[in-house]
Amino acid sequence: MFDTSRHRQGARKAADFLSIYQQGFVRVAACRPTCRIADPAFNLEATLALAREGSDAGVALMVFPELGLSGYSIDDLFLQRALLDEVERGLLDLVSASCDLHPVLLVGAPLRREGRLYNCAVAVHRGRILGVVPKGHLPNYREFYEKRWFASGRDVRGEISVGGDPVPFGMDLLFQADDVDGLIFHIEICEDVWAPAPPSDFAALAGALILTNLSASNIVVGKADTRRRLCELQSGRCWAAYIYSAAGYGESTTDLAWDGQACIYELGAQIAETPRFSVDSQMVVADIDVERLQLERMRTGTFNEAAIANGMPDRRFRRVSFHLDPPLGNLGLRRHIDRFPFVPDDPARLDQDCYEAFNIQVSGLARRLEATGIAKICIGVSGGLDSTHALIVAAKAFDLLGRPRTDILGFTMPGFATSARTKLNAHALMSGLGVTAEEIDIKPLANQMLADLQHPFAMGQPVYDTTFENVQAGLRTDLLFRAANQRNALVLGTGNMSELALGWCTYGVGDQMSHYNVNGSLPKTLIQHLIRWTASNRLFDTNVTDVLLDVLGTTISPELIPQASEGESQSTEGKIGPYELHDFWIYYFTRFGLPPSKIAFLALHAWQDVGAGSWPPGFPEEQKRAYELGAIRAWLEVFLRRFFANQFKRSALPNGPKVTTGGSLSPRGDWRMPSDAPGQVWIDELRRNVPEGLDAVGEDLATQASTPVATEAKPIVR
Ligand SMILES: Nc1ncnc2c1ncn2[C@@H]1O[C@H](COP(=O)(O)OP(=O)(O)OC[C@H]2O[C@@H]([n+]3cccc(C(=O)O)c3)[C@H](O)[C@@H]2O)[C@@H](O)[C@H]1O
Ligand SMILES: Nc1ncnc2c1ncn2[C@@H]1O[C@H](COP(=O)(O)OP(=O)(O)OP(=O)(O)O)[C@@H](O)[C@H]1O
Ligand SMILES: NC(=O)CC[C@H](N)C(=O)O
Repeated sequence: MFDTSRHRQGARKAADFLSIYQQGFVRVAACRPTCRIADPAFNLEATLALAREGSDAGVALMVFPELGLSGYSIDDLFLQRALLDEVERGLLDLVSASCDLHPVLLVGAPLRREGRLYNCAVAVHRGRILGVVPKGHLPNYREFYEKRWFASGRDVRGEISVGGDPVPFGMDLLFQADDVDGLIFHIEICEDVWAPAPPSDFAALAGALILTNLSASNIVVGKADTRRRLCELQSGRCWAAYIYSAAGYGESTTDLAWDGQACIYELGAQIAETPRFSVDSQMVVADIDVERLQLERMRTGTFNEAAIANGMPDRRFRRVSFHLDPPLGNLGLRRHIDRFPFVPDDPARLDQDCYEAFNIQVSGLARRLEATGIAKICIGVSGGLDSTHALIVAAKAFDLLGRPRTDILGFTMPGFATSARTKLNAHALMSGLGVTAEEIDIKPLANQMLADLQHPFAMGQPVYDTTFENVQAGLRTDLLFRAANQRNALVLGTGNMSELALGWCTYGVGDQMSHYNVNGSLPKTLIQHLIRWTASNRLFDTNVTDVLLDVLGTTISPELIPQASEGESQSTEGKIGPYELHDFWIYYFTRFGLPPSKIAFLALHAWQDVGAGSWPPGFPEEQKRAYELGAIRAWLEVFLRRFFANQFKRSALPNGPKVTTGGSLSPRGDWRMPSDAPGQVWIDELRRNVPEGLDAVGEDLATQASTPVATEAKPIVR
């Protein structure tokens, strides 16, 4: 029988899971309506048209330009009562119209108070003015004359009467929703952010997570980039989001021109920007991850230190509370999520990342060799990705130090499951690079050890258990360490960060250990791309490049268990899951501390549709895959189980350079965690909050998919 109450529960769980407001996001909009100077009625209509659109899209906070109701460039007309009365009427009409709208609207208007005129931002929500914030820094240089008309709001705090009702007035206001965690915003006006120590600095230290700026900024050549840099730095330095909207078409061109730039930043990265120089109204909508901002502030003690150094600014701010009552259910995700957090889609950025990653590895190893005075290295060369990459890093490190590559001692050590293809590639690579190549067959030693252990394999039984695997991995490591003693060499490690996260390596006497590991902070997906990058940038000659390309095409495999048929290899990903998902988890779990359900939500938006969004440049067509929620949930649980169970392997890591900000699992480089912690809290959170599938919602998620508004919001790297 169909169990309706269970079905209802399932539907509710799915709806909650898909809701951005349940997942710690706040949807915001930077709006630039077309305007007419000194025409409040027209400007009101243009503002309302966007406000309705934003409300329909589930937006919580909409930022409009400075002096948007009057127009910014009206000069001495600011001092005309007819105009000021009409602006106030328009504002009151906007307040009435806002009763039917979801979002808080931040609009610009000139307002009178005690014989002075202020350049104000008015926060309007659901038929109420929440507060009015005056501009502090009035530009009065070159093309700006604001002090001719306006008083500075710097030292004023109190109330202002709008339409006869008193509302909070001052630059000391913070606005906070009582029903959406993290929706705390601050308002500043244009020049405020161009000054040293902008008001938003202190608002952020007082707790504001979303900083807004209502602007009117005439365009001159080069200025758009300056504005971007200001927003980028302000959002990065304040651990905040920054929403900026500057007036555009319709402002007076008597002496100036206007491009209308509106953009949204988070943690030092742009997530959305409107087209500029448009004659039509423009608006961009994006989802701010306020939860990530809160976690980042917690993680970085500097934020709190700065608050103390500035006398705990929260004591100086007044908080205005409001009830948002956000729209729930599936609103999609208005934010670009890279499928590969360590391999960005943006070609220029990816190229820069690869250049840096490769050179960090090379210089790390070069310095260790120079510092120790040890002439040689020993490395196990399997013909797989990791040892290939470590070997080319070593070749470049020896080149950098002017040492002969023949001092790199490469050992290929076939075992019970080594394939002809990888062995051939191992030899081709070593000879192409001009390193010293040796081959040691480990099978006799392994047979002896298995016999001594009375392992069934030694009795002729096809038992391929962990002992069988680790005997081979261990003997290879043993041989490398003893060869290093014998030949004055360092053992170069090859194990990557993804394997360390999953515990997919043999502890101690095994590939987990080395004298120095250049790959330990590199996720598998980045190693794959780095090899692609070295091949396409021709860092080595054609022979080597051809081998690199062939290695890229080989199945990822430990080659420890013999396969039923010739030419097949034991697939790592078939057993432990796709590295492309595991690297996704590593990034959001270890770098940001997001809960599993939110990581699954992000993964769904990144991975559900092969055709959506972009892929890293050069990513092979045939390897493009999609994952549905069931697979995401299952592989995330595998990750959590393995991650917790294998911390002991990370606690005892050899030295090696930290390469990426989201990526070091060394207890010295970044990640500290007890080796005996249980992972049940995380597994329970995943099971409780992530539905097994999406049938229960009966909605087509694809129609609500993430809207790529810009490239991934890579945070400022700390
Ligand atoms: N918390 C803890 N603190 C201290 N010790 C702990 C421990 N948990 C388990 N142990 C001990 O650790 C041992 C298990 O660890 P370990 O010996 O490493 O063995 P284990 O993790 O069980 O197996 C290694 C796995 O890695 C795979 N591998 C190996 C080599 C290369 C590759 C590759 O593709 O790259 C893959 C291999 O296929 C195998 O599945 C047990 O003896 C257990 O008693
Ligand atoms: N046949 C082999 N000869 C020499 N060394 C080996 C051999 N097999 C494994 N090793 C060593 O053990 C390490 C771990 O093996 P593993 O299979 O994880 O790595 P890989 O073969 O380099 O890459 P991938 O896992 O991507 O196939 C290798 O990087 C290499 O140093
Ligand atoms: N409205 C303003 O405060 C403008 C001044 C600012 N420097 C700009 O051009 O963007």
